[in-house]
Amino acid sequence: MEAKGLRYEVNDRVILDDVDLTAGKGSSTAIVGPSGTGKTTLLMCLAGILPIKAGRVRIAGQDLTAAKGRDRAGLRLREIGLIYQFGELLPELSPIDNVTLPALLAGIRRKEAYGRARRLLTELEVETLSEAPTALLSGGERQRVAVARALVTEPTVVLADEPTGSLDPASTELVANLLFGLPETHGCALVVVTHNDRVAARADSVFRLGVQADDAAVTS
Ligand SMILES: Nc1ncnc2c1ncn2[C@@H]1O[C@H](COP(=O)(O)OP(=O)(O)OP(=O)(O)O)[C@@H](O)[C@H]1O
Repeated sequence: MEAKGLRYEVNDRVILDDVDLTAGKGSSTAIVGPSGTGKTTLLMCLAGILPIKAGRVRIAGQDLTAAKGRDRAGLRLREIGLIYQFGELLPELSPIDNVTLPALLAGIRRKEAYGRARRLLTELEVETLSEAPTALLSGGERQRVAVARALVTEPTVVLADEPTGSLDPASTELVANLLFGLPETHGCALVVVTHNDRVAARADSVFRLGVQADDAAVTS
């Protein structure tokens, strides 16, 4: 994934200005910085969810910025795995259905989609036979389901927003081990927003957002 010259504004306020970020296959990058400096915004711009004012995002050789509507949604679905701070799973569905859903939406056949979901959940040590709703799982278990869901389409890049933000130290360690193992085990790039110094220290590179005198976010 390559982002160049990203600019994002909201209500005439510049949140991101001229941001460049490259995440290569098999690499991990941590995005850090004080609260409110635009880390989540940057992740959402990289995912093509928020509309940038200037710049380009390319992923797997394709121009995400130029793609519109369904093409952009399809590109995102196939190439990007998103993990949110609170998992953002569908609480009434079972873990296996939560994980299978994006694969079905991406056009993967039912048998293959369920097979992939079952393999991933087994790998992440989440019970796959239970039809119990995901809402009944612990925070750490839900986060592992969210990791499996992000991987089911075999994405080029995994974008994770504070994936350990709501976890205790033991679960943080477990989820961090999983995430930072992904570039090697699944051959993707990993980009993680985090406030946790120990988590950031595990990344191959750290991308820092900070506040300048003029209140615009910058990188260092
Ligand atoms: N839709 C919006 N309308 C107005 N302001 C917004 C909007 N989205 C983001 N912002 C502002 O942009 C700034 C960056 O927000 P963002 O959530 O990206 O920061 P962050 O670095 O991820 O913060 P945190 O570490 O607290 O999660 C904040 O000041 C926020 O209030």
